[in-house]
Amino acid sequence: MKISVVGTGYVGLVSGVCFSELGNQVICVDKDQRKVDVLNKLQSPIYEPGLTELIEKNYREKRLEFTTDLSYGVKNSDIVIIAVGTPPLPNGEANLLYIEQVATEIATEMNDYKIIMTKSTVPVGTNHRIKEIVSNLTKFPFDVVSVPEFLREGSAVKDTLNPDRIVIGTESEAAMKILTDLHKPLTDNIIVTDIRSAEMIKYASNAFLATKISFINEIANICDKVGADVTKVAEGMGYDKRIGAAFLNAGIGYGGSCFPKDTNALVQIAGNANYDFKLLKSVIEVNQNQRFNIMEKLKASLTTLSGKTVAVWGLAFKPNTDDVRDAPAFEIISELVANGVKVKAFDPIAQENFRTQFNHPDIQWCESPLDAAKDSDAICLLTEWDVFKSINLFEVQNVMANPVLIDGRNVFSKEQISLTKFDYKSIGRPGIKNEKVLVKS
Ligand SMILES: NC(=O)c1ccc[n+]([C@@H]2O[C@H](COP(=O)([O-])OP(=O)(O)OC[C@H]3O[C@@H](n4cnc5c(N)ncnc54)[C@H](O)[C@@H]3O)[C@@H](O)[C@H]2O)c1
Ligand SMILES: O=c1ccn([C@@H]2O[C@H](COP(=O)(O)OP(=O)(O)O[C@H]3O[C@H](CO)[C@@H](O)[C@H](O)[C@H]3O)[C@@H](O)[C@H]2O)c(=O)[nH]1
Repeated sequence: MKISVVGTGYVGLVSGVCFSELGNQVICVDKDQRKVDVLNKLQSPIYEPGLTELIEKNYREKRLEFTTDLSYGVKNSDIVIIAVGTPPLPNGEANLLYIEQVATEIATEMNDYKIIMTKSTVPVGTNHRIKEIVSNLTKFPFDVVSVPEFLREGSAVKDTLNPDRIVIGTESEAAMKILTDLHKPLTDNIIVTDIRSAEMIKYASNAFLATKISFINEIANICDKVGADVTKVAEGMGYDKRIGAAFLNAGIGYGGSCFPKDTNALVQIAGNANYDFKLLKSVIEVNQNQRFNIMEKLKASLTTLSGKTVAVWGLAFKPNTDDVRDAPAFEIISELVANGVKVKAFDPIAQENFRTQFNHPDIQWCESPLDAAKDSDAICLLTEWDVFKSINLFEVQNVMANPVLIDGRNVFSKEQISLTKFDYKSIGRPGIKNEKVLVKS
């Protein structure tokens, strides 16, 4: 099939590349000339495992093009995918400016029947708004279909090629058949529904996953007080098929460009319909507080923060991505600096992105985890990158001024910690510690 994708960010680029990998003819359109230039050099503007290889392969096999020319993309495709951002407005509602702009641009460039397929996460009713915009501007026939995206950053290619399900929200039998054929090579689990339900499935899924995370984080906080181990609790819960083991990793809470934005947007969607979504409001509040749990643990170990040096391991909101949107590291580092701490920061991939958005004279940018740990009074681990998981903790403790390790992602095991000198604190695992702690405050 002939497809164009408008918006080549984390979603649009991965979708476009994966559709070309399935044998479709794909034109990726972005208004950002810099991104398109990078792509035309067969490089990826984002870090996503496996993506660069697929870009190169499908470009060379002439199934994939990159352009800033939306008219070219629309005119040479049967399916136009909208994958532009829907960032939050100050009140938490989704900003639909980019969606409306793209709908207008698509409408003015149409030359034949098109399926307009929305992958961006949009509030209920938005696809009907797109339909209204387009129908006011074109005489050509078209259908608007909601196909929400469920990929995760860091495993986006894998998730796109092996989705748990595809949701197709449509009012058109013809569009449903075409889009079912398009997605059939990916999965048999295709759910066809009305447009409003498809839009809601996306928000409800993200809100439910965020709820699981805040739930387990509250259980972890109680575990800390009563001497239980949250990882054992999660394991024991997870074997119950009705609960499931996924998304029960306690830590410093969720970040990223989706959960914080989409939970707030759903609270607004509910509010606009005169419904007070109390549960989700609590989920958001718990998540916000959880980011500072690590500060309390750090204060308990160091007594005073002012004048101390703290290594921060991990800046991305999760491993295997360069994305720092709404990463907990922003608020945690701000709080450290505000308390008079000198920060030594290291992230294997996201460091440059983070630094361009947040620089401060009290932050020293480091070249390795060991470099960050050197002469530090404590380490705060914020992202569970493999490079931290596999580090030699004996080497680390020997270069530190004071062996304090606050593990915000429960990375290290009892076995790894027990033989070290670390004053070790994690989230909801009070029993994992070294009995012979040597702390200088
Ligand atoms: N990032 C994720 O993991 C993820 C997963 C599922 C759904 N989503 C949703 O998908 C949407 C896109 O998210 P993203 O993370 O890919 O965003 P992004 O910011 O990475 O990418 C959006 C792209 O759209 C481009 N763009 C904006 N207006 C344009 C226009 N008029 N013409 C051409 N290009 C234009 C921007 O230049 C940018 O490159 C959002 O609604 C998001 O909520 C994101
Ligand atoms: O048990 C867990 C699982 C995740 N997280 C955190 O939750 C955040 C989000 O992680 P993840 O969901 O893996 O990454 P995203 O790329 O944000 O993906 C989510 O958001 C996307 C955008 O809507 C959806 O498409 C995906 O289905 C949904 O998982 C990260 O900060 C994680 O550290 C936890 O704290 N504990």
